Amino acid sequence: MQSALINGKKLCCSMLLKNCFRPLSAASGKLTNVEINDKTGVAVLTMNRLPVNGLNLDLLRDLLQSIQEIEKNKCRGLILTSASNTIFSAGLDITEMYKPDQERLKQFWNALQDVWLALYGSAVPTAAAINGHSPAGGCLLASSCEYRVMLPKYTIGLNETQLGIVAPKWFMSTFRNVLPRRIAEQALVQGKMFTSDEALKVGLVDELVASKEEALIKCEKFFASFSKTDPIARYLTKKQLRYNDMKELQDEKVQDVENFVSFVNQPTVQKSLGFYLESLKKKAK
Ligand SMILES: CCCCC/C=C\CCC/C=C/CC(=O)SCCNC(=O)CCNC(=O)[C@H](O)C(C)(C)COP(=O)(O)OP(=O)(O)OC[C@H]1O[C@@H](n2cnc3c(N)ncnc32)[C@H](O)[C@@H]1OP(=O)(O)O
Repeated sequence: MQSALINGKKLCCSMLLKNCFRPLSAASGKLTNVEINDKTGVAVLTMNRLPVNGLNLDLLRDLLQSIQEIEKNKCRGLILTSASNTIFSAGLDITEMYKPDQERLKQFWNALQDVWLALYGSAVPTAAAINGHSPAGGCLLASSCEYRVMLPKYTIGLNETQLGIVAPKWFMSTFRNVLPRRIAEQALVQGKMFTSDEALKVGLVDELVASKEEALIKCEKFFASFSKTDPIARYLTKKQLRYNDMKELQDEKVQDVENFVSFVNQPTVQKSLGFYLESLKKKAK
């Protein structure tokens, strides 16, 4: 009975996908794609830097432009997802941090700050359809949304300490906004990657579903739950709740870039990043 119901919705969704989605051309950069469902007003923002949606400067700039366009168009919701079938996002593109060009390194971190501020503080309701692995920066993006739906058998978490990296304060605040403090602290210090089941159990994600289509439907349902809520009151409430986290970064943006640049340039950090990149490449062979 339940699967018949789900199938019914699936059919509905693929019909919607075919008939109702139009691209938001201004927001569709090379590395992101935005489609708006004309019936519901919900925008699907798809990261499309394959194979792993590594967050490099170009993808971050496209993401920011897309989020801003979705806001300008007063969409009813923003669903963040991936064009890959197995990876939501591999997090920050480590090649941006390894033997970096110093000016680009600053722009890169600045772009990440801006994407986080835009997504975490978005006036449009946000949800993530996590259709693949979501380590580190990938987890940051998903956790910045208000609702998360994940597919089974993937992993998600802030694994920075496992890489010998310290997650910045605003990564940690984002996590703490989602998880009970003690669980957040344990996971952050361990650099824990949660399986989909574990993520559901601790509340890092809100629902598990079998397919991306179902994930999109669940995210749409989340937005529909606001149908009787005043949108301005909704946004102001969200803004108040997230105000301190955002203000902290806004006040320290320049210092935060400096901290990042100085941290990344340390010889020991460069060495670790080099080894890590090598290990990823070896694994791929
Ligand atoms: C006290 C003050 C402190 C201030 C500190 C300031 C800043 C420091 C904080 C910096 C924050 C960093 C957060 C991050 O996001 S770091 C990135 C963390 N990401 C990861 O650890 C993920 C690594 N990747 C994987 O685990 C896997 O690749 C996977 C995502 C699970 C996908 O696995 P699979 O499908 O098997 O694909 P491959 O592993 O074969 O990868 C394909 C291809 O992509 C390359 N690649 C993968 N991830 C990255 C990446 N993050 N960056 C760059 N490149 C990546 C991989 O090397 C393969 O490349 P080749 O095909 O060329 O071999």
